Amino acid sequence: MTQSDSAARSPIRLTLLTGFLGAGKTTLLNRLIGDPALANAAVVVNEFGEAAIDPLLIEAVSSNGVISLSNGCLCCTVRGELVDTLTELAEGTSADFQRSAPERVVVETTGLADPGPILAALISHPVLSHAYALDGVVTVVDAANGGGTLDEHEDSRRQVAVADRIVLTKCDLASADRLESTRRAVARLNPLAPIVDAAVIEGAEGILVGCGLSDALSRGDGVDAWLGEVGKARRAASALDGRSGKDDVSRHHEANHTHAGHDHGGDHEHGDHHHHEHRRDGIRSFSLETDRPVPFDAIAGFLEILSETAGKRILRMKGVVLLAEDPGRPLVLHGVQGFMHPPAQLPAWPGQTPPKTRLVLIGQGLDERYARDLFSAFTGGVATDAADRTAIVANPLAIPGIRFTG
Ligand SMILES: Nc1nc2c(ncn2[C@@H]2O[C@H](COP(=O)(O)OP(=O)(O)OP(=O)(O)O)[C@@H](O)[C@H]2O)c(=O)[nH]1
Repeated sequence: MTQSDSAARSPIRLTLLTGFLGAGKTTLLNRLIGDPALANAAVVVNEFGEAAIDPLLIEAVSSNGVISLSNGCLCCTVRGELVDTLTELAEGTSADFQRSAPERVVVETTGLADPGPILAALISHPVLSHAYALDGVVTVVDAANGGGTLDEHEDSRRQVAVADRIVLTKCDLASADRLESTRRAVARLNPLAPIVDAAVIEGAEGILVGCGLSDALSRGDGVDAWLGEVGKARRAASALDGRSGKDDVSRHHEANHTHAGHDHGGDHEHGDHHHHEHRRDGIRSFSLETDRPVPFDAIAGFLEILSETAGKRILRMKGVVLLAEDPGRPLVLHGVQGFMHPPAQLPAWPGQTPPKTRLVLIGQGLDERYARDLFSAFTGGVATDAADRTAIVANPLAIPGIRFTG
């Protein structure tokens, strides 16, 4: 199919699913992905960090095409991988989506993505703006943490401000007061978007489908404020270096971020371990891996101590664990801002060979060396029975300030 063929067809509806780290984006997508309204949808997932966990979780429940953009942050790769991926999908040439072009695409952003530049790129790109029609921006807000997250993280405020729909998750974990204050904070930022409790959502219609971004675009304040800001940055960057257009949207963004990870060229500095830092916030991510099957007690001990000593600095922790006791069924871990969700197990390892333990930590002011040493101490052959606990405490590499109790 040629570019003009794809432009002649009706545009592919695109939904941007955003929300802060751990708010519940993947959970919502997993619940809705089987809806007939999403039958011919492709899902594009971008994660902040090296180990792409979300595609595994979505693939486990869906036969839709799931495309993982793992080489960087969506807000930074907006003119690169995302544009290429969406172009291939529109032209029916995507190796990841075999059923010609999809009718719709859901893009799940990282929890740290500012949707403004993504929307700007989709709206202004010469091919994408014809091939795609933006259906909606759906922003997931964690009701248990929402107000605090919105106070502390500008990107989360931007995500709410540009939303066509706000989905409040974890209402079951929030007190009535907390729920009410989150609703008020959300409504202050975006008085127009309907706020829906995730627990009452029954289907994709009206949530991931038919949100009417065109309405949002025409309403003025929300989206236009962000696009105006992007436009200002573009003009300022153009004035500085004589470049213009979308490149400068991305350059502006890169000025606010540093990255180090896989060496895939481009503007970023890269090394063996993936480090991805949003300099503005001191937020960085890294992953911890081991091929060795890990006893449940060891991973539990690691998480217990990590959350005791650094819980407040962990914005997000998630991963899959190759359990020594049950190596065929990965243990899925989620932690958000010091809060660990009860672990769950998948029935099998979807598409990952050979299976191994991979944890992604996203933290603010989190000491990576400390976390790596702690992880090695628990998973690198040091067991967690009483005698070995003494060995860990006595180990000069181990962890200043750690005291075992009991
Ligand atoms: N109790 C409760 N837990 C929820 C709800 N929604 C999501 N969770 C849990 O919150 C954790 C994080 O959910 P995810 O769907 O992975 O969040 P996410 O926004 O995709 O996370 P990132 O991709 O890291 O940004 C998981 O343990 C979910 O089971 C909810 O409504 N209630």
